[in-house]
Parts: sequence; C-alpha cells; structure tokens
Amino acid sequence: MNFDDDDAPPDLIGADETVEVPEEKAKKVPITIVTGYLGAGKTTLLNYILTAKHGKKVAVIMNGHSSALDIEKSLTVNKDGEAVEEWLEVGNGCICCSVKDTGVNAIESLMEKKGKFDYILLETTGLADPGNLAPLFWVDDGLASTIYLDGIVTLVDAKNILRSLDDPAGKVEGHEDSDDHGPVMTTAHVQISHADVIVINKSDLVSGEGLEAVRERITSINELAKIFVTSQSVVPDLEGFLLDLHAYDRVDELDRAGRGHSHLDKTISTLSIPLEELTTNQLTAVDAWLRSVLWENELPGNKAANGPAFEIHRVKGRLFIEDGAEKMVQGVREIFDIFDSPAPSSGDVPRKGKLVLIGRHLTDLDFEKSLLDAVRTAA
Ligand SMILES: Nc1nc2c(ncn2[C@@H]2O[C@H](COP(=O)(O)OP(=O)(O)OP(=O)(O)O)[C@@H](O)[C@H]2O)c(=O)[nH]1
Ligand SMILES: [Zn+2]
Repeated sequence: MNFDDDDAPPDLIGADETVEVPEEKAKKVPITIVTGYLGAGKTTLLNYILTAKHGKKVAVIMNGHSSALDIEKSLTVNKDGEAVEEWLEVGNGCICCSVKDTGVNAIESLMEKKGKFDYILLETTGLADPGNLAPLFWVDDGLASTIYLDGIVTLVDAKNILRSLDDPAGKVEGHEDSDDHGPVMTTAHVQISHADVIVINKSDLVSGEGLEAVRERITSINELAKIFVTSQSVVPDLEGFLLDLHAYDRVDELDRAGRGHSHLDKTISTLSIPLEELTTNQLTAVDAWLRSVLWENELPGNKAANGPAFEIHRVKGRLFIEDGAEKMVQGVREIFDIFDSPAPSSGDVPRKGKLVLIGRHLTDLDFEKSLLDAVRTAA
C-alpha cells in the first residue's frame, strides 16, 4: 500500500496539536479490538479499512511490527531529538498510527484528537489475550470515560486454525492450570472465546468442507459470536461487522446460544442456562451467584472439592423481572455488570430469560443446577 499516490501529500498531524471539543459534543468514541493469531490477516484488514471508501473517520492503531506498512517510518518523526508518535491522515479521511505496544499511551494521545474521528480500531499482537485488554476499556473511570469498548473482532486463518487449536506449543500463558493433563488451552482458544465477531479469513486456501469444519469447531467454542467468511480480509460492509457492534451494551445474539450441544472442542465451550421470570430477591441471588463464580471462582453448592478449576471468559444474559423490568448481564473475565435493558423486548415476547457462559471446564461441573438451586432458594 502506498499513501503517496494521492495528488495531495499526506497530512501529518503533530502529536501536540489538540482540538478543542465543546463539552456537549464530547461523545464517547467506540473502540473495536481486532485480534487474531499470527498472520491471520489483521493488518490486511486494517489496511483495507484505511483505503476503502466507507465515508467514516476511523482511527487505526496498528501494532508496530508491520513490515506490510511502508508508512511506519514516516509515523515516527524526530522532535527535539525525541521520537514521538504521529498520526497520518490517509486519503479516505481515516487516520493511522503504528505503535510498538498497543498500550494505554497510544490511546491517550489519540483521545486528544477525539473530535476528529468516529471510531478507533486497535490491532493487538498475534499472541495477545483479549481478555486482558478488554477490561482496560470497560471500567467506568479513567480511559473509559472518553472511549468505550464496542466489541472484539477475532480473525482466524482458515487453513491453520484447527492446527493452532490443537497445538500444545500454542498454550496460552498466564492462566492457572491445575490439570495439566487436560486438553490444552491455546491463544487461539482465548481469542475465539472472547470474540463478538469472528472472521474466518483466507477462505481461498481451504475447500468448502474444510471451511465447514472450521466453522463447526469455532461455533462449538463460542456460540454467541457472529461469523463471517472472507478472503484478503475484505469485509462486505463495516457496520455490525467491525463498527457499531454494541457488544457490551446489547445482548441481541443470545438466541444463537443453546441450540446445539456440540462439545466438539474439548477445551472451551458455551453453556446456556434458561431462566424463568425472577423476583427481585432472585435477581439478587443471580448477582451473588455471579460474584461467587467470577470473583471467587467458586461454584455454589459444588461438592467436588478437587474438581477441575473452571474459567469463565464471557457472560451474557437477559433477565426478566416480575416487576416488569428487563435486565442485561455483560461480563468479560471477572468484570461483570447487570443493568437495565436499553431496548426492552416488546410485550408479545415470552418473558423467558437466559444466562450464557463461555469458558473452560463448563461441562465438567453442573453450572445449571448450581444457578437454578440458588434461584429457587431465593424464591
Ligand atoms: N491467501 C491469502 N493470504 C492472505 C489473506 N489475507 C491475508 N493474507 C496474507 O497473509 C499474510 C499475513 O497477513 P497480515 O494481515 O499481515 O496478518 P496479521 O494478522 O496482521 O499478522 P501479524 O500481525 O504478524 O500477527 C500476508 O502476507 C497477507 O498478504 C487471504 O485471505 N488469503
Ligand atoms: Zn499485523
């Protein structure tokens, strides 16, 4: 890709040039995290966003490795002998930045130019565990006061993903592992389990059957994610795919979970627990149950003292309350929130709730019984 093709030279924006945003216009900027195993096509996707005509101002933060980008040199300029990050404005109105580590600093310097764009896309390194990153953008203070996490998009390489999921060498770091003899949890697993959207890229390299096998395996890990198939990371359109996901303030996709019970993947699975209308007491019990499970890592009522240590990556739910309220549950790792549904279901929808968990060892313990017992006791 060459940004110098345009007649006008690219416009470098100085790092210290801030734009005054009137208070009432200071809207939160959504951030989408783009993750995916080494070589899955993340940079290809972001390059596509930077060049396609989509009429949106997107700020793209790439992880600094990208040799694919010959703009990288021009991004880091010397200012008073010090290297500073620069934002490069490209032809379609997007801006781009390459950083050594996709950390908080880059986002902070980005926020100073907040009036300038509608979305932020952040490429993680191929080995990143999005579960460690997502909470950074979710907490209610600090950073998240000016940006909010719109969702996590995970690219997978159609040709290599099944091998990556089975490769013990890809074992993810930083997760407690009491049962080393169990099926291994790889970086590919955690990138899929945390995803709101999964892009099966490099579809040109596999047969139709191969693609179906990949799709089945991915769905067995994460039943909630929306799945797209691409070649060269060319996505049909951006909204609902990369942008405007609202993955953390809506739960529209809950209906996808709980249909099949394939445990094709031995490591991570999706569990869907149906819930009748709850009293407010029972709502409190669900909250307490989630605290125990997510914060203490204890399954209430579980007698198997030496059972395998479970791990929950995502929680989503819709709860109907007898007083007429409708609540949503959203969680990533140990952070979760129960809040009023911004778009309650219409009157003719049956008031059947659901709690969906994505994680490890969910099939080895009886989560459903534990939750339903807690709810029953609180009736
Ligand atoms: N055959 C084929 N090659 C692709 C496709 N998408 C990307 N590639 C190639 O795959 C290689 C890796 O793509 P990148 O976009 O750099 O992948 P990445 O996920 O950013 O890689 P890392 O940041 O190194 O983890 C490049 O050579 C791309 O040209 C595709 O759909 N089909
Ligand atoms: Zn890349």
